[in-house]
Amino acid sequence: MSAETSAEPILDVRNLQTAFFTDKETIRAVDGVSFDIRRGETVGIVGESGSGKSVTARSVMGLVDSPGRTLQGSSVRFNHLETVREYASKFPDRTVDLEAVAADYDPVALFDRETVDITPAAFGYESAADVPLADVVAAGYGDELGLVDEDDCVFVTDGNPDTPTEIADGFVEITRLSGEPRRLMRGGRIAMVFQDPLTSLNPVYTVGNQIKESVRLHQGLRGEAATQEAIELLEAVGIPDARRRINEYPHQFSGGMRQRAVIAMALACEPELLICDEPTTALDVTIQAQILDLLAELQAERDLSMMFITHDMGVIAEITDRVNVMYAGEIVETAGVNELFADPRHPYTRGLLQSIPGQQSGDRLQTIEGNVPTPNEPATSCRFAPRCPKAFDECDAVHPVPVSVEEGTDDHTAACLLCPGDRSTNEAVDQHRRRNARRTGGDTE
Ligand SMILES: Nc1ncnc2c1ncn2[C@@H]1O[C@H](COP(=O)(O)OP(=O)(O)OP(=O)(O)O)[C@@H](O)[C@H]1O
Ligand code: NI
Repeated sequence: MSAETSAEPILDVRNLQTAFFTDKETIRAVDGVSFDIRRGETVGIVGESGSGKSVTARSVMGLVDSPGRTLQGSSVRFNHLETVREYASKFPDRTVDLEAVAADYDPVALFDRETVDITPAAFGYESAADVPLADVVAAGYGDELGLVDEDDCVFVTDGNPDTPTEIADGFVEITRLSGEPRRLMRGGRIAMVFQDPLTSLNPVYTVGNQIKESVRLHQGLRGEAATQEAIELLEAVGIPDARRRINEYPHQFSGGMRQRAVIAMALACEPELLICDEPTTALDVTIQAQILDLLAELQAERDLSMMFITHDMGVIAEITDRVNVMYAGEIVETAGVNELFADPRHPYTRGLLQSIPGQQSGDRLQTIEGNVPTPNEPATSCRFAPRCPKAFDECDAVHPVPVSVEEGTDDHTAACLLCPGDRSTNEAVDQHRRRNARRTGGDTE
């Protein structure tokens, strides 16, 4: 594989919004989150309890239950050619040739329509003419514009969908999946490991039978071949005496061994992307370190892409390549892991780093005072301001959007009115204000 293709994200999350609609209130658990994961890369999501990490993961898996819903305007693209080809051949009725649709696509007329209340800036573009068709259909606006059907979810951008093997480019839009295509994605191309292994293991079946079931479903193996594969998977995750232990039940395994078994089950799906939601939080420190080592090893061996969720900056340092810091439904800082630790820019990130044991100068563990607020309303200010040591008047009046921390450094962004740091505060605040105005259509500049 060329360096070029490996730099392309396998997962591209854009403007993800997932809300829970209860009788009492609307909880904007994930409120406009964008990030990506490249092939073979481990991307962290870190933040305190209630910041929206798990809901982000569940949204990516299409696992959000009522009263929760991922909103229109959200997009989660799975950019994996093999999957696009497989889906195009299995679900031709749900596959769209975007090159053909593009012939009828006039972005300027589209944004001029009265029924369309979104702006090009919502897609990150200055003018309507620049907004690609793929973005419009991925974000779920293609149906009402008559460009695609409601259940279309496989979008081919290069090649003919009628001969799937010749498709050269395209994506599956995860937020549009349902039924069989969704089942194949979840626990197939994308596998998940949760904090509590017992949520993934059934107590009444042996560990071996559960792994074999996964092997049967995803690799089509049966009988002795499935048993052999299950044993090899248990050995791959470091379970000693695997041939005997496949006949044991989950309660006969220790906590660490159970989590290893869950990881083996995830691997049985031969996933491209592994989502780990606090997989080591419930384990004691030594076991935690072993599981992290195991995941890092498997990731490198199998060229897995990994999304790793934790509230622990120490774990982030150990396992991730890039990090997204989440607060109250938003990503407030994104950077490569070394850069983030060497030069954190958001006051929230600094607070999290100071709360790592052994990182502070005094003898008391510093914590950020207060709690994560529940985001109920669209943000019109900085949600961290009430707890922020650097807050100033404008923080209560302007919603900070992610911007480069210095002019031109795209791979390190922060959503803080003090950024970009090489501008005067007034200039920086103006930049955030203008970007907000454009998004909501108040100022087209
Ligand atoms: N089923 C649900 N119904 C209503 N609100 C929910 C539901 N699930 C999550 N939420 C809310 O969404 C917000 C984000 O929750 P989430 O579980 O993603 O946080 P988290 O960052 O994973 O926290 P933790 O570290 O505790 O796991 C919280 O305010 C939570 O109360
Ligand atoms: Ni969580």
